[in-house]
Amino acid sequence: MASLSFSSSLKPCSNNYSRKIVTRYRAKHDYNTDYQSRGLTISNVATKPPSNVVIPSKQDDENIKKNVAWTSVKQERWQGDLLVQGEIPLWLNGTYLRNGPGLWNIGDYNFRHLFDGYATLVRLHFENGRLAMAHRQIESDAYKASIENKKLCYREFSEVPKTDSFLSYIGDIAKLFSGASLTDNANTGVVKLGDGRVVCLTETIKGSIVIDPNNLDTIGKFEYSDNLGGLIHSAHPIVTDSEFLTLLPDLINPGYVVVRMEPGSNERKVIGRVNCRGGPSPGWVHSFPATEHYVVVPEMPLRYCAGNLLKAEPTPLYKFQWHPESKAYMHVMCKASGNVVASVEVPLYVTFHFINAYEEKDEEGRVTAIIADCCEHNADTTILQNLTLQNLRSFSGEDVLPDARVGRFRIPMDGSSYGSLEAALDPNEHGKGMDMCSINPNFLGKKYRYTYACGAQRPCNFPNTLTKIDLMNKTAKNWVDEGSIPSEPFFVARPGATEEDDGVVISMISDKNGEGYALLLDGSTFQEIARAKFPYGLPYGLHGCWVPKT
Ligand SMILES: CC(=O)/C=C/C=C(C)/C=C/C1=C(C)CCCC1(C)C
Ligand SMILES: CC(/C=C/C=O)=C\C=C\C=O
Ligand SMILES: [Fe+2]
Repeated sequence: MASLSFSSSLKPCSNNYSRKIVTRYRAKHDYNTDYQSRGLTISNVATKPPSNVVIPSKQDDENIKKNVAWTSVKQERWQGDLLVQGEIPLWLNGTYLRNGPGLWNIGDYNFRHLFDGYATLVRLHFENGRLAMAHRQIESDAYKASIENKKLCYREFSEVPKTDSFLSYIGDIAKLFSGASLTDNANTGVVKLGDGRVVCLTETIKGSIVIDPNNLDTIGKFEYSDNLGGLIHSAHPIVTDSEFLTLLPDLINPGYVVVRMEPGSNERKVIGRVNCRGGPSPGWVHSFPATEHYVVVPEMPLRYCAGNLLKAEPTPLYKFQWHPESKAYMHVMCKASGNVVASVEVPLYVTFHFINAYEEKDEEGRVTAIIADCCEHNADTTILQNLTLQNLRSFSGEDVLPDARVGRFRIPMDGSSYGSLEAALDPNEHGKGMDMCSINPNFLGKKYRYTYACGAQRPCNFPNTLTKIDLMNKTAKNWVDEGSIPSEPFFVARPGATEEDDGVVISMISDKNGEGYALLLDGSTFQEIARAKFPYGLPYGLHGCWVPKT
C-alpha cells in the first residue's frame, strides 16, 4: 500500500519564536476577567488556561452581516453556563462535543474552502437540567505554526503554502510525499474510543489528536503504533465500545485496506484488502458503512488524483477527479475472514456521508443482500464547489443548493454483478437537499427506521433545516428557523428506551444576526424542548460525539 513514511524532522515552517497574544474581544460571560491584559505565548496556551488568543481578522468585520456560520470564531476559547429556555430532560447527563473548521483566516489571508478552516471544538455539558458551553481551538501543529509564522505552513484541504523558488518547490514535493507538509488540522470529527480516549480526526492520519473532553485541552497526537504507514484514512471511522474500524485508501496500488483497532490499543490490525475495479486511483472515502458482520467499501467515481495533489492552486474538484468511465462499485468484506464476499457495479454516485447499513435476511436467516444508505448528491460533484466560503457567504436568495436524496444501495449477496441505487423516499419530503446525518447509535449496522439530517427549505445555498426521516413510512418532519444554519442533528438515546426515536436531538444554530444557540428537539415528536443562547454566534461545525457521564 501507499506507505510513504512520515519524517518528523522535516518542518514546513520554522517556528522557533513565539508571539505575544493580544486580546481584542471579550465576551460578557468570559470566565476570567484578568486574562485580557495577559500576554501568553502560544506554547503556553494549552497549559495556562484561561487564555484568550486573538484571531486577528479583517474578515470578521467585513462579514458582520453575513451568517455567523461562515464567519471565523471570534476568540480562541470561552466557557460558561448558559441560560436555558424550556426544559432539559433530567436523564440527559453527559457531554456533547462537536468539531469543525471554525477559523478560516490567518490575519488578512482568507481561506477559500469550508474544509480548510482550523479546528474549533464546541462542548455542551448537560447535567441535572443545566447546560454549560465551551469552545476552544485545537492546538494542531498546523494551527500553531500559522499563528507563530503568520502564514500558512501546511497543506490544508485546498490551501497550499506558497513557495518562493524552484528549489523550495522541489523540497515541498518531497515534504508532500513524506507527509511532512500535510496538515494535522483535525477539523472534521471527534470520537470517543471504547477505552474513553477522545480523538479528533480529519482525513490525514497525522491529524488524529487526543483531547480532554472536560476542558478541551489538546493532549497530543494519537500515534498509531503499527507499521501500516500511509498518509490518509477515512475521516469517519466506525467507533463502538468494542472496536474502531477504518479504511486506508492505497494510492499506489489502487485499493483500500480495512483495519480494526481495539479499545486500549493504538495498533490497527488489517482485516483485509479490496482492490479497486475502476481506476486510476481509489475513490474518495470520506466515510463508509458497516453491518453487524460486514464492512462495506465504497468505490466512488470521484477519485483521489495524484496530479491534483501536486498543484498549488485549487482545481475545480480539489484533490479529486471525476471518472464516470471508471464506473462505481460497492464491495462487501466479511469482518471475521477479511474475504470480499460481494463486489457489484452500481449507478454512479457522489456522497460524503453514509448513514447506516444492515443485512437483509430470508426466512432461514441467510443474508440475501446488504442495504446501505447515504446522503447522495445525484452523482453531481458541484456540491464540492458549493462549499467554497465565497459561495456560502454570498447567499442572494437564489436557490443554488444542488439536489440531494437518501440514496439506498441494495447489494445482492448471491454473486450478482449489479447492485441498485434508489431514493429511499421522495426527496421533496426534505426539500431535495440533505446531508450531515445521524442515527440512534444502538441501531448501527442493524435494520433501522429513522435518520436525522440537515434538509433544505428552498431557496437556499446550504442545508438550512433539521429533518427527521422515517425510512419506513417514507416521510419527514422538518424544523426550520428562518435565515439560520443548523449543524448536524445528533441523536442521544434515553437510557432504557425501547423505541428507536426515544431520545433527544442536539444541534447548534448559527444565525444571520451573528447570534446562535444550542437546540434540543424531542427525538420522537421533533418538537423543540429547550434552547440556550450562546454569548455570541459560533461558526458552522461538522461532526460530534456523546460522552456519557460515568
Ligand atoms: C473537513 C472535511 O470534511 C475534510 C477535510 C479533508 C482534508 C483536510 C483533506 C486533506 C487532504 C490533503 C491535505 C492532501 C491529501 C488529500 C486529502 C486527504 C484530500
Ligand atoms: C458540510 C458537508 C460535508 C461535510 C463533511 O464532513 C456537506 C454538505 C452538503 C450539503 O448538502
Ligand atoms: Fe463528514
